[in-house]
Amino acid sequence: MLSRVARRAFSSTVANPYKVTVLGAGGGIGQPLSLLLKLNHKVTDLRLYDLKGAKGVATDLSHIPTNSVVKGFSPEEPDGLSNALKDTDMVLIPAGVPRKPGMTRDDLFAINASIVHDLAVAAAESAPNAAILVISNPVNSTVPIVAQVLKSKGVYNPKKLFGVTTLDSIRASRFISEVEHTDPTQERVNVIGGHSGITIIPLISQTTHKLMSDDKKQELIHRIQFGGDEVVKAKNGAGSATLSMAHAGAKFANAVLSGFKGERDVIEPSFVDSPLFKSEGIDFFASPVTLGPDGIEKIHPIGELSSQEEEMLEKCKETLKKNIEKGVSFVASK
Ligand SMILES: NC(=O)C1=CN([C@@H]2O[C@H](COP(=O)(O)OP(=O)(O)OC[C@H]3O[C@@H](n4cnc5c(N)ncnc54)[C@H](O)[C@@H]3O)[C@@H](O)[C@H]2O)C=CC1
Ligand SMILES: O=C([O-])CC(=O)C(=O)O
Repeated sequence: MLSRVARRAFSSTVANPYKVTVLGAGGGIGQPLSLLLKLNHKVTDLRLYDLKGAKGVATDLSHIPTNSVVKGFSPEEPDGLSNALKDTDMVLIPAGVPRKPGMTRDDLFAINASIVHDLAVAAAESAPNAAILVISNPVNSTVPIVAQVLKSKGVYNPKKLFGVTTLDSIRASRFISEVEHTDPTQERVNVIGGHSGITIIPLISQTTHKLMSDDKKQELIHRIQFGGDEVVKAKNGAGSATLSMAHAGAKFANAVLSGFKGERDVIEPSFVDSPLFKSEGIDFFASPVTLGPDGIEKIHPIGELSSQEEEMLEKCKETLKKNIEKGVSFVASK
């Protein structure tokens, strides 16, 4: 006879049988992200892959008494990457180099485009039905790279490809609460556009703080857009946001799994293949999406914008278009 606790654990295993793979699991984001996924009861099979260190991280996490089995994979073993990916439900990609002071996210393209491209090829071959969550920068270009790879392999499902922009939203909640002296856990700010500088558009006019003074608002918007720089500067050459990003990545991954499970009204922002500005040649755009059993169920419209936000949107679109084209051309040139 099973105890009540054992019964609960068993039933949660059976009800939530999700396999999740982290590519880049040995890195600054990968390690805490893997820890948070180990603590997520929706995950039963956690596979960690990295060029180095994934086996150690997996063994370490495997001692935590949650329901998931954790396994590490390395490129040294035959089929390490494909075994990490085989039939997985979700792939998170934080593999790649982070910024150093003075660099833009676009400066990372030269190295990260190839890394993300090759991992996307492997995911297309070994996990064609998985949701793919791209963390590696520059997200505005790496997401289109993954889309092009999946298209070339005939397995592209736009409902299951996500650029993770959750960090922009959580920063917005935190920073607005610091200005307005409110509870950050209760703040919701829609952040739309992309994931770099001026492509990040926090819609303050849609919050309850729309009457904030112009100076205060300007400062707040700038801080949200360039929050990443704050961390890069403070880490002084040792990388960019890892812990807040791990939290953001785990939050978004949990939302996708909640959608898979059939939970209702699961809404998170993400940079996705979006109809919102396709007529203007912009195929990807971040806005809130409802997540469901098949991935994206609904892409929400951006709602009403202030005239200042309209101006920001126009500037965002110019940059975003170039960033997306860069990713698409990269795959075409391969
Ligand atoms: N989307 C977002 O909001 C954010 C994105 N990032 C981005 O995430 C990426 C990772 O950042 P960190 O974890 O701080 O870097 P890191 O350098 O600490 O870790 C990256 C890991 O990727 C691994 N890696 C490199 N090539 C690989 C490959 N081909 N296959 C498997 N693993 C590979 C490395 O061995 C390393 O362990 C960067 O591109 C960074 O800009 C960072 C913060 C926020
Ligand atoms: O700033 C960076 O390079 C890392 C990142 O994307 C962020 O912290 O938002």
